[in-house]
Amino acid sequence: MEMTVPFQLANNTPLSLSPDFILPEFKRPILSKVFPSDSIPIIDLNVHEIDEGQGSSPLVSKISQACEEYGFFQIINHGVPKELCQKVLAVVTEFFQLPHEERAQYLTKDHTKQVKVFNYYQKYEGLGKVIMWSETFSHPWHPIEDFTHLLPINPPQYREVFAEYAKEIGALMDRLLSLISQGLGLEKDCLKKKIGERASLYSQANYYPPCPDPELTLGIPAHNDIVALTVLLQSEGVTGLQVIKDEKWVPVDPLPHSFVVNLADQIQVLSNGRYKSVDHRAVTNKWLPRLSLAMFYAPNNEIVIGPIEDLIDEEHPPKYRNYSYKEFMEEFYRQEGKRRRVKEAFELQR
Ligand SMILES: O=C(O)CCC(=O)C(=O)O
Ligand SMILES: [Fe+2]
Repeated sequence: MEMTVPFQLANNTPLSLSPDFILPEFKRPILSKVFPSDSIPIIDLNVHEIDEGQGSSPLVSKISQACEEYGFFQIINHGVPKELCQKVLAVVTEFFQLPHEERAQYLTKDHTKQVKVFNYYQKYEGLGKVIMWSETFSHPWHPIEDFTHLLPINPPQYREVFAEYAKEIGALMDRLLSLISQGLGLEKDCLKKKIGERASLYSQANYYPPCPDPELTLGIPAHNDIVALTVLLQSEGVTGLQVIKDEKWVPVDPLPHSFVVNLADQIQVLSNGRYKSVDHRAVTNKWLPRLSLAMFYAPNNEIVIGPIEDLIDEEHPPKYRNYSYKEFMEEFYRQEGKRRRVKEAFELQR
């Protein structure tokens, strides 16, 4: 029988089905109950938006509907070159395949560190800490010139490929924010302005080695993204992302040369709850390593977020109070290791 060598986490722990990695029974994914019955919308971006007033182009309506009903969609014909997507996936995969000692230089539990390798975990009462079946590498991506010197020198192409990718994603994010603003009936630049000129943009690469029994583990537990918007690139040929729709988990099969876009908490709050930041998770699989590369767009700490005034009226009273992103992040860190409910802490009582 073929023996596979377990993946060595950066902290020098072998990824194995030891008790540290096994979820309590009530938290396991029950993969046999996940059917590809429904999937998130697929939106073709290769259409010209007819500028005939706000929110009236078919593309804007499709995006708006996806944001209201799913909070998630896949985009195709998005304009980011295919070779570049393949290159960035390859170079980030290579990073995770470096000797663990080399990845260990980025290990930290310090939230203020900009470049970091870490492992997701959950704490369960009476059981302690369970580590997720993955490793994560995070760093800022804009303005990339300010951060390039902090990025890995190994693999040797990392800095160059990532810088090129970051530029493309920056342009795509701007277009998406404009379309989403129009979907809400707002000026094209409204969301971008609300999130702020000096936004906090950082990437999060998640590497999921094959797992001998995916029923016992999760790559990333159920969560919603706390930022404003996420653009996610995933390995082709292997599914891992699952999204909640009508209280059921729905797998998101990667389409060739596509991105997954999801609305995160700050847009849910800015839209006064009209657009949804939806729960999702990553499950593991037996056969292939999987990589996902999330590019996050978030406000910086000083920015005040709250429902946009134009979206509030008698029928739609504000659902959240205003807060600074710093306050939001403090609440996020307070809930470390738990199933987080961060924006709920800022809900207004009726
Ligand atoms: O691996 C995935 O597809 C999900 C990643 C994710 O949800 C995240 O990085 O926030
Ligand atoms: Fe996420």
